[in-house]
Amino acid sequence: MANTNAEHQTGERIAYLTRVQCFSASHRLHSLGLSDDENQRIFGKCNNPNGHGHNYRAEVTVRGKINKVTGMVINLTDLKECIEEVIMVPLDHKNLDMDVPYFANVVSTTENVAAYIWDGLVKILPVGEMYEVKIYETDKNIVVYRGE
Ligand SMILES: Nc1nc2c(c(=O)[nH]1)N=C([C@H](O)[C@H](O)COP(=O)(O)OP(=O)(O)OP(=O)(O)O)CN2
Ligand SMILES: [Zn+2]
Repeated sequence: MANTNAEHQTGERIAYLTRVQCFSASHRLHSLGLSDDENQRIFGKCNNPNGHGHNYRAEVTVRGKINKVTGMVINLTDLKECIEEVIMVPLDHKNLDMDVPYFANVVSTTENVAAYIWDGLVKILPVGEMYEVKIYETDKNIVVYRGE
């Protein structure tokens, strides 16, 4: 019978490695491109002027070859440092709209939070390794972003 083992065929294996990071932040959904009435109609309670908060959960997935010598796609110690720099330092215990310059004119939806984290990580991780950012804004509201 033919050997369908990936390593046998190509000499290498590809794996996906995910690191979970939780952070807390407040925000208000409000678009500078809309009137106050439109903001209220579209975003409803999430347009409350004084904001509201979430305990976000970020799942960062990298994809790559399992290094034959180290047995790793990426050293988790290095991935943790990248996540600290891109997620924890700028976002944790912050008001996204007021403390993070990126969100001064970008609505702080979960889609845009995921894109922000993607853009930050893709700059500092090895080329081609970033695979997916998944953000849980609540247990029920989840966004996946893959850089498309
Ligand atoms: N497309 C998006 N729509 C909405 C987003 C978003 O990020 N992307 N975000 C919000 C608000 O931030 C809001 O906080 C969501 O909270 P809520 O609806 O209260 O959360 P739940 O669904 O978990 O709560 P339920 O009370 O069970 O509905 C709104 N829209
Ligand atoms: Zn919210």
